[in-house]
Amino acid sequence: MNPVKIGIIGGSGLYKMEALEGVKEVVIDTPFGAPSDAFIVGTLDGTSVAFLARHGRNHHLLPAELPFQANIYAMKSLGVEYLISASAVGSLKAEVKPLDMVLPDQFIDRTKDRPSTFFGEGIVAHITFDHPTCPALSAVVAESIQSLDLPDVTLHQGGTYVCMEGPAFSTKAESELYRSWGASVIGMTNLQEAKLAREAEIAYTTLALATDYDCWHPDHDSVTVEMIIGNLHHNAENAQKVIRSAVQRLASNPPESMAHTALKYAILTDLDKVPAATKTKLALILQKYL
Ligand SMILES: CSC[C@H]1O[C@H](OP(=O)(O)O)[C@H](O)[C@@H]1O
Ligand SMILES: Nc1ncnc2[nH]cnc12
Repeated sequence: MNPVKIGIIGGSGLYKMEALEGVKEVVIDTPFGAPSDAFIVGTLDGTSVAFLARHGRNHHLLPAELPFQANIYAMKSLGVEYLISASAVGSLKAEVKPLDMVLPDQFIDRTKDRPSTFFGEGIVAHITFDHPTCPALSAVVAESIQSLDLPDVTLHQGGTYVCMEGPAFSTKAESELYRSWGASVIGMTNLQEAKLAREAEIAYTTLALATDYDCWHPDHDSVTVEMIIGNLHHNAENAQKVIRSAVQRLASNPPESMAHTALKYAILTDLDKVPAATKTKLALILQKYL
């Protein structure tokens, strides 16, 4: 199969890309286990893309059960260099209204002990993660949103995504705490993806789609799944339009990304001393450096 340079991870509500043509289901096994589901590989307006439903197409995986390493490794094995994640989020700011889109440029990690690195077992690497999403890829997605006429949608460029453990939603005290930290949105899935994508030298961005005001807003009911579902359908339609436009832009003008060289100065271990089994396991990620 020819390399597929653009990957899409669909979150809650986005289980398929309607406009994909010539689709093939590709089942991928990885040294980190099985991904969330089969990959759907096809073309969007002539450009090859790989789509993965983050929680599985029947939404059967909890946020803490997601096989983040396998998902990102499998994207890398397909040849993915640019990865767009679409995610449902709660809003932590009055100005971020349900149906709005946010392109977060920071994360706060409130998860508990989820695997979030490919390294270990005899090889140590520390990636730089000060800017956890790729600014160049985020800019392409921002241009795409701006080029579309999406009624009732305001784009918020930048903002902090709190990645909580879940699956229960936050307490009011937690929600207020995150607001006091200046965070914009809250979700349960994107932090590990962003870290692993950076380790795999894949440019990553999050298209965060607001569904609710979590539980802090005095004039809105506290978040429920029912409330979220009410906005998911609309958000999924908008997300597909944005992603389609972004794919066209990426295909015609792929931007340089700092993510593509993220490992250059990150690996501390002398590669000659890395155990053979670890080298084999990580060959896909290390290939440029071996
Ligand atoms: C459906 S409500 C909570 C659920 O939605 C978000 O998922 P995703 O990021 O995959 O869109 C959130 O992180 C929770 O997992
Ligand atoms: N309020 C919320 N908290 C965590 N994840 C969410 N996903 C959508 N809304 C959310």
